[in-house]
Amino acid sequence: MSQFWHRLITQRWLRQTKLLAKLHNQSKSISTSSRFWQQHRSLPFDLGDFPVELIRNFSIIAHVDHGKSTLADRLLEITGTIPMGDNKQVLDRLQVERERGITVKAQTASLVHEHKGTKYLLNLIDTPGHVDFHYEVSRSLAACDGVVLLVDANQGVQAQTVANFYLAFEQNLKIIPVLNKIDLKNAQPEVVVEQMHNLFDVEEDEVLKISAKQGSGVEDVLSAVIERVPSPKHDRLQPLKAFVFDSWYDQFKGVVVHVAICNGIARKGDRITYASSGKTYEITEIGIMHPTQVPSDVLYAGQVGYAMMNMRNTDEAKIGDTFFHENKEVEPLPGFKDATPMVFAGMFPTDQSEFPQMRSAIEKLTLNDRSVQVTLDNSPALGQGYRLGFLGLLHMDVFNQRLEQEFDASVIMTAPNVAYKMKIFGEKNVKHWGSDFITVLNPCLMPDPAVITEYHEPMVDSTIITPADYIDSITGLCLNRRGQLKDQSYIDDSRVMLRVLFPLSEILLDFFDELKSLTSGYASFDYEDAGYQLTELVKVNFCLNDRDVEELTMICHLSRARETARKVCLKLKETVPRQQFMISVQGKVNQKVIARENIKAYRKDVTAKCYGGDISRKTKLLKKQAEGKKRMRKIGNIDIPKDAFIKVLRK
Ligand SMILES: Nc1nc2c(ncn2[C@@H]2O[C@H](COP(=O)(O)OP(=O)(O)OP(=O)(O)O)[C@@H](O)[C@H]2O)c(=O)[nH]1
Repeated sequence: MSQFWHRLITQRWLRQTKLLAKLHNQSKSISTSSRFWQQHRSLPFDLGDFPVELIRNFSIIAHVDHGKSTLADRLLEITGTIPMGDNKQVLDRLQVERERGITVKAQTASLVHEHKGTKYLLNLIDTPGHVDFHYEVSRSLAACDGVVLLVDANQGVQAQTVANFYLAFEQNLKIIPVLNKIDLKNAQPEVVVEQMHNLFDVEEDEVLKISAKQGSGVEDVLSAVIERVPSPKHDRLQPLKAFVFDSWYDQFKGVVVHVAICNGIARKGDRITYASSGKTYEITEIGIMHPTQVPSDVLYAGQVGYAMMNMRNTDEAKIGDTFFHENKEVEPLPGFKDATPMVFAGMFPTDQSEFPQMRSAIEKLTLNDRSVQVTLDNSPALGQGYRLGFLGLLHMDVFNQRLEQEFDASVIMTAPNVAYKMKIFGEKNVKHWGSDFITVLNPCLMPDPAVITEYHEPMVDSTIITPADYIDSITGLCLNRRGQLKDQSYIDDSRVMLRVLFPLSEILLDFFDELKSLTSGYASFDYEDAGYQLTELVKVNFCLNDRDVEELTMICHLSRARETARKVCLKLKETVPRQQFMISVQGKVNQKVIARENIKAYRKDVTAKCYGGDISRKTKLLKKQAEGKKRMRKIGNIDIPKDAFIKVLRK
């Protein structure tokens, strides 16, 4: 696995492991901060004192590691929301997040800050960083009127800074540009300000310069939020209109929703109706995040908080929904688009008898992470399973690991692929396939090429920011991945921003690694959905001793078929353990062999170590072998380690 993905996944796992351990040892190791929170379960202020003019809803957006969480910690400290001290990423460690595990979700915290003699209520909505979770960011921004755009003064503007800027810009939010890490020796504030000017039309005097780590300039961020971000345009006297922008499942309290009150007042005990389902509930608890849940029994227009209403099923709390007082219907707000999965993979139990366990594990996990798309799938070779849609490869890897580690599910994951669209020809065929334009999620289910008239593949608009020295090698890499260079511009004297249109399938597996290694880690990359484009595709399947290895069936671009088949056959030769007979490996298109390798027979006497010596040694070996077998997939009489498939597909 690439270092980048690996680092991100490991960081999240470490965080989760630490959190779980913390939960178990809570009584032993309650930190100063959590003791403080426990003592402050009632609010030290009255929410009724904050009319909309005294409320600001904002978010911090930044490229990964530019200091978002560090700044959030300082803001919480300065406003007295948490005590001063050694706070690290407090918003990442909320009780609710512990209960929800590692789901990478936005968090909110309400702070009170005095500015020129007046107290303001500031709602900070923290957003996740990685490209796979853009969906979360755009959702959180819907509840904001402004953003703090944080840029590392050493690294400068990166690809995700650009993507985040446009998310906020398109939503007409007030943007406060902030340069962070100015304490660093290599910080280049002038250069980065120039980049921001060139890219975002930001004037030098608008840019705040801070060190979130040392706390310098952080107070100015709060003042800028109060002075520059407009107050929400809502009205306390209108009928209740509340917008649900997040929801999660709390195993003790049931469904908890994050709400932004647009108009009116919501109180504990009120009966409210959801616009989409028409179902009515009673609010059993309502409050704000300060920074953990603190009941306030009431939320007024313009305020952001949480609410519980005895819902047992997260499906009832649709994100993007509007609720209002029973029998006082209001026009619902436009909801969110569902997350669009970009990457699909089949998931099957290693042993069919374990399907019910796998199903229950997937159900529980998707409650936690609702952006995963789940459909039942059936394969003649692998049996009953699921086809899952993910927002990206990192998302898929995290889900897979959690399934194995938290639920001990032994699963086979098929090769990740993208969703292709195909146009079907002939009335009879259209009837058979149910439509004249079908989406193929599972390569094994691709129709016969004879009935297809057009192929379409998903594209992404990408942004690459790199030092100009690497421009030639990056252009070469992009062309090699069928990228179409759309634009190239200097963002300062030495850095260039490229806009490249790529087929999603070309950047799925290891593009980012290659880009990083070509540029010694200096380039950054971000992408977004760019619809579909006409293309030429073929189905390539692989056989071991003439038996189809369904997990490896793939759809690829016509120009890539032979090269891909050759690579996969070679990789199979390396990853499939030698057996006591020869194995032929073949890659085929339309039954025609386009690549071939042989795996020679194993000659070593494998049973030798089972004889002689202590019987316990033999038992131990047999046990080890049985465990190993569980991780094997049998094709005919050939055993293949199940992680071989992902290894095979990595270039
Ligand atoms: N020198 C210096 N380091 C800082 C400053 N702000 C943050 N850092 C460091 O930068 C690293 C990343 O900071 P985070 O706050 O975790 O960044 P983030 O943007 O929240 O990162 P993600 O949550 O992974 O997207 C940490 O090691 C911080 O200690 C600063 O002002 N000066």
